[in-house]
Amino acid sequence: MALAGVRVIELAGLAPAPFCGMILADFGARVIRIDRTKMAMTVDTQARGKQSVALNLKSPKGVAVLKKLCVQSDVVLEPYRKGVMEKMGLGPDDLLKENPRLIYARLTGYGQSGSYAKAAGHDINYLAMSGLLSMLGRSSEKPHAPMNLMADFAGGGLMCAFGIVLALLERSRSGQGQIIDVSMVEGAAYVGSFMWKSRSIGLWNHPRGENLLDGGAPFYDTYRTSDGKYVAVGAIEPQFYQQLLQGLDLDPADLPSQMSVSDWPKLRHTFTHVFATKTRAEWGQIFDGTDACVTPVLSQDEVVSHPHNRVRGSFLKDAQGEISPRPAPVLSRSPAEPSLSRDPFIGEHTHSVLQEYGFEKDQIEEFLSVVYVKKTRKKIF
Ligand SMILES: C[C@H](CCC[C@H](C)C(=O)SCCNC(=O)CCNC(=O)[C@H](O)C(C)(C)COP(=O)(O)OP(=O)(O)OC[C@H]1O[C@@H](n2cnc3c(N)ncnc32)[C@H](O)[C@@H]1OP(=O)(O)O)[C@H]1CC[C@H]2[C@@H]3[C@H](O)C[C@@H]4C[C@H](O)CC[C@]4(C)[C@H]3C[C@H](O)[C@]12C
Repeated sequence: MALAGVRVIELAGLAPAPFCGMILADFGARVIRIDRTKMAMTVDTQARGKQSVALNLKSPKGVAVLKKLCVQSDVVLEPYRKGVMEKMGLGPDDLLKENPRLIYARLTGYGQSGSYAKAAGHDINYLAMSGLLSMLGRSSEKPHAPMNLMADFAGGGLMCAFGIVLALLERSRSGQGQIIDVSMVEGAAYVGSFMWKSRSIGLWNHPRGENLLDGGAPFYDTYRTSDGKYVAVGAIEPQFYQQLLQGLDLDPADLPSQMSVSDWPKLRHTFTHVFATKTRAEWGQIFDGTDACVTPVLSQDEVVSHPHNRVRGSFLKDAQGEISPRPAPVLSRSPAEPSLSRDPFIGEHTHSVLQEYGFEKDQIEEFLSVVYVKKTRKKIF
């Protein structure tokens, strides 16, 4: 796999860093997650392929062990507030001094500088600061965050994984490691560059929810079908829009022009009425195989069995029977091979990892006082 041989120390975080660690593990890196010794249960639901070492970083010995693991690794991935690692003597200056090849990834909400750098926050806060949240939501409604997708994952974990791969590639030429400062505000905004770069063509001139791609256009929206399900319509180009009208059995001569913005509410009313006359499956029989850009809105449970996704194997089932997306993208010669085994228990690999990293038996025994908790995840809510 592309990242085979890369050794990563992931300090246990909430969601973005665990996602980054999972991506690296899926593509072959050896990811060792450093857990707290007092955690009964991990919140890392993205732990496939990782190992877990439990260390008390409030103890100097625990810090010393972590330092030795870090300086013998390629990547350190830390998800803490600015300054926490420095407080433990594990900041970039400390670790890069001992291992100049180390790639030190710092995944935070606001980055390592700026007045918010030490402030707590979560995805919605970072998305708000990125400028994108102000553009998300239905017309005349308040801004609405798309779950914690944009900052935690797109602009956070995935952006951090991208930065780590860039730094690994650069190190293959320079032999030098470096620090990666991942700000989820900036990562989310960067993912949304199109929203800034396309202002000049007027794509976002109207208020939230009234533009072509944010729910304003009736030919770029979702519609409820007679069985209470939904279809998604993305017929932007005129040639695809014509096929949409054909499938809906609507005569263009009876309708306003596609790009008549003032008529979009009327057009949406017509589409809403027509889509409500058939089931989602019936619309699928009409539109599948056409370029009308109409697709079923599939639930998390339906995606795995949809013929298109099934043929590609787009979703996998692990040894516990849990369905989740397969890694993306698919590399032709060195594809990801995600682990299908159960997630690690907290501290499960403390002994084997410390032994492998050259710790003496008595040192290891000391850290084995932590009996790892054989607990998988339980429902929180
Ligand atoms: C996980 C589910 C999804 C959450 C997603 C959410 C929407 C997000 O946006 S996550 C992104 C959060 N932001 C960042 O990651 C940016 C960078 N990080 C930070 O800014 C901060 O870490 C922080 C704000 C996130 C947290 O600050 P905090 O003060 O807690 O910590 P830090 O300042 O970073 O310092 C870390 C301290 O910890 C010490 N440490 C670290 N490792 C060790 C160790 N091995 N041993 C000892 N000590 C260690 C370190 O030294 C630092 O100490 P100091 O402070 O002294 O320096 C979650 C969605 C719902 C959640 C559940 C729900 O809330 C109910 C339960 C609540 C309960 O309290 C916890 C369990 C829950 C089930 C909870 C579980 C999950 O959180 C959820 C499922």
